[in-house]
Amino acid sequence: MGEEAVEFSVEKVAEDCKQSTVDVGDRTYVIGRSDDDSKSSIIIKILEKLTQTWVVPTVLGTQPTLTESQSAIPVNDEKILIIEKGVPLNESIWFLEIDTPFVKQQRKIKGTEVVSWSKGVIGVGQKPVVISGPSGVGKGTLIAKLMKDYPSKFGFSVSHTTRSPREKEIDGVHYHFTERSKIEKDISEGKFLEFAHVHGNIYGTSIEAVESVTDEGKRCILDIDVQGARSVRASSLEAIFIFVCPPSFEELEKRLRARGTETEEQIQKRLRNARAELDQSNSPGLFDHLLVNDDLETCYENLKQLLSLDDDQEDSDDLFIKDGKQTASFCIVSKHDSEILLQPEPNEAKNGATSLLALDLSSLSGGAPGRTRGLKIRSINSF
Ligand SMILES: Nc1ncnc2c1ncn2[C@@H]1O[C@H](COP(=O)(O)OP(=O)(O)OP(=O)(O)O)[C@@H](O)[C@H]1O
Ligand SMILES: Nc1nc2c(ncn2[C@@H]2O[C@H](COP(=O)(O)O)[C@@H](O)[C@H]2O)c(=O)[nH]1
Repeated sequence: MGEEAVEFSVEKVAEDCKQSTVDVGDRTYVIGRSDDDSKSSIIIKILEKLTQTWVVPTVLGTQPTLTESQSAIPVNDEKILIIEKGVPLNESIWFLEIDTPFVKQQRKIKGTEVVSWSKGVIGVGQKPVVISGPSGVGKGTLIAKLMKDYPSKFGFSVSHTTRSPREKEIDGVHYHFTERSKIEKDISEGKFLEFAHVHGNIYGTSIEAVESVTDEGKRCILDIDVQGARSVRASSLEAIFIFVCPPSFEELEKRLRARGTETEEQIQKRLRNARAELDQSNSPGLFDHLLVNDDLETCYENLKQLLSLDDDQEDSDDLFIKDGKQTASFCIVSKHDSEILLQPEPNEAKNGATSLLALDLSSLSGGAPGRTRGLKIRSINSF
């Protein structure tokens, strides 16, 4: 995988796939469907125009579901917009990240050319909530209450871990229990938003874990340690960060022992780590809110109050969702400043879909790598 000079001509590429070619600076990106293997996939090739050499990049992220063809246009030096033909609009918008901060970082790590797929999502969704705190402080208990009381409002980011399941823990619900070699491979392929070595095991949040919750229209809750919170802070994901403190160290130890899920050795390790985590809770710019979990009901009420205080984005999507739910298939016509003009596919026009749409890219927001949120759509008069 990765960067390599490939001997083929533009003519050969054209034979191999139904492709779009997009010029960005000194490069031409060829994006198309390869039909030459049984598991046909989207191929990306880059022509360095100055040297006339081809590069096959490492492609990160989940690629679009294959359709017959696509239309593509550069958004800026960082991204190419791709609209897949033959699928409803809200399923069809994709970005190929060619020089975003994430791609630059991955290029450095891998030492090869890298591009990354990112699905376009209409609207912004509510900011995810990161909850950290020492083991045994009651994070899981608070989150379980929230999920039980507001099942349609909140969704839990199911982490991956290499630790063994506890009694009553269900794979895919509490964690994705996984092998070390598998998670290490997935991390190296850029599938994780963050990961950390915690109490002797690897824990990590996959991009998909967060984005699948947000895609359902729910607010995502992450239960992760302080190292993970730091990584998320440094990522493009805009979130709220809450640290849960125990009323005292003695009470923390009591709760951890009473839970009865760890050996004495593991409890000692968790308590040592707890001291370090408590020390870091005041790191400047890390946590937005500290909550003391003394009386559970009081702490839960405070948590609820905190979350509703940050509801400024609630319902802000509704303005744009209606047009995004168009079932017709569209293709790109042109670009004017930050707006891309889309028109229905010819056969859709025959079916009565005559409205042009303007896709506004001016307020694309964070989102983890894997999703580009903040797209706005408006109808333009019939032509
Ligand atoms: N306010 C509270 N008062 C007394 N006990 C509590 C309180 N909150 C939680 N507990 C109890 O403390 C124990 C630890 O809680 P919990 O498992 O939710 O902690 P946690 O922070 O999620 O731990 P970990 O990080 O190890 O997953 C549980 O037995 C829980 O019932
Ligand atoms: N950095 C991350 N930390 C995580 C993640 N999932 C859970 N955790 C933290 O690990 C400890 C221990 O959890 P336990 O279930 O073994 O008791 C706790 O502090 C969690 O917050 C993750 O994806 N990333």
